[in-house]
Amino acid sequence: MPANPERRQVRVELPGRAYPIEIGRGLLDDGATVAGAVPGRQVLLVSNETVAPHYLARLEAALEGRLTASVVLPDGEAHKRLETTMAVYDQLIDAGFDRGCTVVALGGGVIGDLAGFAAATYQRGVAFVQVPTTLLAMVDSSVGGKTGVNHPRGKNMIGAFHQPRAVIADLAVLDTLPDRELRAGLAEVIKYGLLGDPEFLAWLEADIERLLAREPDALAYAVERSCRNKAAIVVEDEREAGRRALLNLGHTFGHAIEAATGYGPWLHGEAIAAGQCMAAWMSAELGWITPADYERVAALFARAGLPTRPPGIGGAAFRRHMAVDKKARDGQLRLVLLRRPGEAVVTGDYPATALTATLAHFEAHHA
Ligand SMILES: NC(=O)c1ccc[n+]([C@@H]2O[C@H](COP(=O)([O-])OP(=O)(O)OC[C@H]3O[C@@H](n4cnc5c(N)ncnc54)[C@H](O)[C@@H]3O)[C@@H](O)[C@H]2O)c1
Ligand SMILES: O=C(O)C(=O)C[C@@H](O)[C@H](O)[C@H](O)COP(=O)(O)O
Ligand SMILES: [Zn+2]
Repeated sequence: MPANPERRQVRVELPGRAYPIEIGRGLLDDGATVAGAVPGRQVLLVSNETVAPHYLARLEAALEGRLTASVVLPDGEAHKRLETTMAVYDQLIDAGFDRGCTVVALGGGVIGDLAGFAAATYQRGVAFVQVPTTLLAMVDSSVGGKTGVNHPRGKNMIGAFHQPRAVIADLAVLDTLPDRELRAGLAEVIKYGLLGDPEFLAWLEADIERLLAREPDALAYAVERSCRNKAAIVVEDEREAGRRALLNLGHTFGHAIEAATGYGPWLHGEAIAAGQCMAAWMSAELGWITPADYERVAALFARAGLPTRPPGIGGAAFRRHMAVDKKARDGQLRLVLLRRPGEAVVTGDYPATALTATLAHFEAHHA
């Protein structure tokens, strides 16, 4: 039996900026892995009030010998905003940190996106390392360099592409993650299966209960496979000129849910689970997939304990919030839809009636 059977590495092979995603249990206590991943002498650790009491001291210990400072932010999606980012700049300036410093995000996707944006913009860009502590952040937000914050009227409206130097995914930190947050992460895991990895989709259909039970080898496999899927897309299309938009499956609907409900009651993963079911329903309405395919998709999200229908915000609110989606061009919404479970396309080429029917259906059949 190897000492750390879950240990694995995925590389994001961007030319000139390649970086590793280190996956394994106990990595936070592995000083060599942490120290090797974090460049520079000055290091700012960014976390939140929930995660910091569990893990901040261990990260500081692993970085012994560096000049470290830290900032602990309030918890929650509602704080992923420019005003909160100011606290990170304040701490960087108070600590006297220069362009050679590194910002380390210790938390879920909210901390990763916000700290990454601060790193992208402080003195026009400093080094950044991701230490994701949610399943969602391990499989998605820590990889690929999308950083940013929300605007009250639109999700991730302010941001920058800024790749991390490394990602350290210590699976042991998932031991303290609440079940609801674990399930939210599964929404992005299932996304990879649906958008382009039918074999992984079949594995998820067979083994979703093992993930819900947090079986270590199942979790390690799902994190690795998700990161491999994401890394391949990011390397091909870093700035979302085309194919990367596939990673937005369910997000045009999901982001509308998050914005319309004020970034709080619905977790990102929950919103995009319902959003993926809406995209699947619309794909069936278009005749691209069968009604049985739609049922298959919805059944998997239901088994993962995720919503398959949106909240009752109404079609008009959906349209208002979807109008600011970043994939729109010249007023035309582009959506990610399914050709089959395991293959998605990005398209603006669908009859308007299909979207109208989808919004009407889910206005009548909401959560
Ligand atoms: N940049 C990207 O490519 C990308 C991809 C997907 C999602 N996102 C963004 O990520 C955000 C969602 O991320 P999330 O789901 O990680 O939410 P989150 O960051 O809000 O974390 C979820 C909750 O879990 C807590 N938590 C985190 N780690 C914990 C741990 N180990 N133990 C106990 N509690 C812990 C947090 O404090 C928080 O309350 C959204 O803002 C979404 O837009 C970004
Ligand atoms: O990395 C990507 O590209 C994604 O779209 C991943 C999404 O899961 C993530 O929610 C991302 O933040 C969405 O970005 P946005 O550009 O649609 O705001
Ligand atoms: Zn997402």
